[in-house]
Parts: sequence; C-alpha cells; structure tokens
Amino acid sequence: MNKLNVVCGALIIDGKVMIAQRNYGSSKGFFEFPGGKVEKSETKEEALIREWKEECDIDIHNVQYLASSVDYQDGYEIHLTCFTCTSNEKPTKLSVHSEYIWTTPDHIYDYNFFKSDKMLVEALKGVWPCLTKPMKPKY
Ligand SMILES: Nc1nc2c([nH]c(=O)n2[C@H]2C[C@H](O)[C@@H](COP(=O)(O)OP(=O)(O)OP(=O)(O)O)O2)c(=O)[nH]1
Repeated sequence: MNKLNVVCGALIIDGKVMIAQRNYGSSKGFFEFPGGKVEKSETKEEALIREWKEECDIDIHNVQYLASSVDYQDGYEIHLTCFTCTSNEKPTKLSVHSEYIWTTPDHIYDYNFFKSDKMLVEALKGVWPCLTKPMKPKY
C-alpha cells in the first residue's frame, strides 16, 4: 500500500484551538487541523509551516510535536503527525477551507471532525492545561 506522510497543526491562540472545514475533495465538509503532505525535500516542521502559509496565509511559530497516528484512506496508508503551534496573527483569508472555528479540545467533536484524528485530539486534551494556563510563580 502507498504510504503518505501528512502533517497537521493545532494552532493555539488566547486559550482556543483552530479547526477548519475543508471545502474540496472527498473529505469536503469535514473539519481538520490544517496541514498536508510532506514533500521529499522538506522536514515535517518545514512542511507544516509551508502548508499553513499556503492554506491559511499566516506564519506559525513554536512548532512542537504532539502525537502521530496511522489511518487508511482511499487506498493510502496515511501517517499523520500533529504539532501544536502559535502565531502572532489569525487567518483571515479562506482558500481550501470554507470556515475557521476557535474551540477547545473537549468540543472538537461537536463538529464534523476527522474520526482518524481521535488520538491526536486526546493527546491535545492531555497537554491542554500546560498550553493554556499561565504559570504561577512559586514565591
Ligand atoms: N490536513 C489534514 N489532513 C488530515 C487530517 N486528518 C486526516 O486523516 N487527514 C488526511 C486527509 C488526507 O487524506 C490527508 C491530507 O491530504 P491533503 O489533501 O490535505 O494534502 P495536501 O494539502 O498536500 O493536498 P494536495 O496539495 O495534494 O491537494 O490526510 C487532519 O487533521 N488534517
């Protein structure tokens, strides 16, 4: 079976994570973490930064590995790696998505989100308090 390396990014700003609804292809209407296929010449992090620029027209920063999963779709073995990231800007233009929503990990499956991402969403729930709560000084 053909293997595909795909990356996706959970962008976190102001205590919310962004999910986006696809506006094309066989998964049209599904919500996802934006991303796409890794090209031969690039690292996964480089691919993620490129995809966010192409699809959402923003520069992402603080790209940190979150979790990975394997799924089988349309005859492909999809190796999906998810990263958390931040940005100084929020997307305003839509190209391959019809909508962006800001939510929390507990509410991602209130939307028609990729079932294949369940483990990734669980991993995000696990680190969510560290990512969104300000650290208190010990003294
Ligand atoms: N971006 C993204 N893709 C996901 C997620 N979950 C999941 O199963 N996938 C699958 C759907 C697709 O089969 C594959 C991503 O392929 P894609 O078509 O978005 O890749 P791409 O942006 O490079 O697309 P293209 O240039 O070939 O049109 O990964 C997710 O959360 N985000």
